[in-house]
Amino acid sequence: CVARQRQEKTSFQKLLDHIHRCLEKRDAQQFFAWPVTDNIAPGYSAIISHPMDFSTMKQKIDDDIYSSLQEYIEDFKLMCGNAMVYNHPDTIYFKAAKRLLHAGVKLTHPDKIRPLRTVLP
Ligand SMILES: COc1ccc(C(=O)NC2CCC2)cc1-c1cc(C(C)=O)n2cccnc12
Repeated sequence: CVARQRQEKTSFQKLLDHIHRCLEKRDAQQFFAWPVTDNIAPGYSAIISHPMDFSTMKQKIDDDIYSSLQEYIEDFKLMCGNAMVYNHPDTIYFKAAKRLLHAGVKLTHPDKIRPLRTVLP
């Protein structure tokens, strides 16, 4: 097989990496770090048709799958939304997802992103 060349990251990928690191920091308990499995969340795969988590999003950044910031934000909102569908509102996961979603929307507001586009190499 052809060894995968490690590509130099584009400035857009570096921007996404920066945003991703900021969002991951808001998930201190790492509830969103890895895919949710059926054994920790009974029936999860039957209820959530499009699972998403930070590790999958990171892989998509590294594989240069995202062609816009909007696409990345869509996956972030999907991840938070899934947690607010599967988990009851009075659970720690629903509450963590709601907090994370609000933090993410604020952090990815154009007024916050615009300055980054100039300073990130
Ligand atoms: C990668 O997912 C997880 C990883 C670790 C933990 C975890 O440490 N849970 C302990 C806190 C009380 C048990 C929970 C989760 C977890 C995330 C979720 C989400 C995001 O729905 N979840 C739902 C039901 C049960 N567990 C979880």
